[in-house]
Amino acid sequence: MMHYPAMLNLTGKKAVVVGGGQVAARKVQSLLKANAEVTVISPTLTEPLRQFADQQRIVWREKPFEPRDIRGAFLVIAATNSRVVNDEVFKAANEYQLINIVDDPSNSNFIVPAVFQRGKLVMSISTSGACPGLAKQIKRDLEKHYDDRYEEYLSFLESSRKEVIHTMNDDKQKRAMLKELLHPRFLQMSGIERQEEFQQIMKKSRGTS
Ligand SMILES: C[C@@]1(CC(=O)O)c2cc3[nH]c(cc4nc(cc5[nH]c(cc(n2)[C@H]1CCC(=O)O)[C@@](C)(CC(=O)O)[C@@H]5CCC(=O)O)C(CC(=O)O)=C4CCC(=O)O)c(CCC(=O)O)c3CC(=O)O
Ligand SMILES: NC(=O)C1=CN([C@@H]2O[C@H](COP(=O)(O)OP(=O)(O)OC[C@H]3O[C@@H](n4cnc5c(N)ncnc54)[C@H](O)[C@@H]3O)[C@@H](O)[C@H]2O)C=CC1
Repeated sequence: MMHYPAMLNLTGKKAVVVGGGQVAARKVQSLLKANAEVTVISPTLTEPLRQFADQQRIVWREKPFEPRDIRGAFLVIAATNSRVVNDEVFKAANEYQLINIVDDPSNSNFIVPAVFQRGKLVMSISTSGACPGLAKQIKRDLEKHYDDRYEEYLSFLESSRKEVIHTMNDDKQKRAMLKELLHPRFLQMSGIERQEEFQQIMKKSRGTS
């Protein structure tokens, strides 16, 4: 069985994380990046979570878990250090909730991959739970290859792709131009050089139509 890879839009969605330790902090960080509305249920919080609570970026309910805590949540993560409590969270979830139990992949309906981002480029690596440490290691390797340049490069590709799609009529020419945009020379260039080269090839292509 392979999991179904997907990119969730969590903007404004209610996410509840049970537990306030290191693992919970990592999951909360990525939920906040995705604009989720995060509530943490835990008698204690580690430092990064405490800061999020102080800055009111999360709601902290300072108490042990009870089943009603996850009512109405779109996404639930059970991240306590107690198998018994994590299992209680699993049992309290309904079949429509997305649920991740950090120490029990077989009872989770989603698992979290290792992720890094370069602007709109998101790389996520999963071992389907077989060895999360390998996912992390591969992420580190890929981070070196897909370095900071990719943020601006992708932003250039996004805007020039739009220009091609909106200004060129001939389908064959459009496809050729979109293919040309992916030529590796564009990655190597500075922002100004990219623009000049792009305008030049657009002009040339229009001239041949
Ligand atoms: C199934 C899954 C469920 C889920 O959490 O979604 C899961 C489960 C478990 N992890 C365990 C251990 C470790 N997990 C990490 C690290 C990460 N774990 C992550 C995801 C996942 N972990 C999901 C599968 C992902 C996949 O393979 O695709 C990452 C990628 C993402 C994230 O957590 O954000 C993040 C790297 C983030 C990054 O840096 O990029 C490390 C290394 C470290 O911390 O440095 C260790 C110690 C080394 C080791 O044990 O291998 C244990 C045993 C716990 C125990 O000992 O009791 C279980 C339970 C079990 O295996 O049954
Ligand atoms: N999936 C993953 O990525 C990984 C999972 N793990 C698993 O995650 C578990 C948690 O790890 P850490 O965050 O390092 O533990 P931790 O000990 O730092 O934190 C545990 C947290 O759970 C809270 N907690 C305990 N009982 C609770 C209850 N009844 N209700 C609400 N909160 C409660 C504690 O107050 C504490 O904040 C580990 O026991 C391990 O099995 C460990 C490493 C990676």
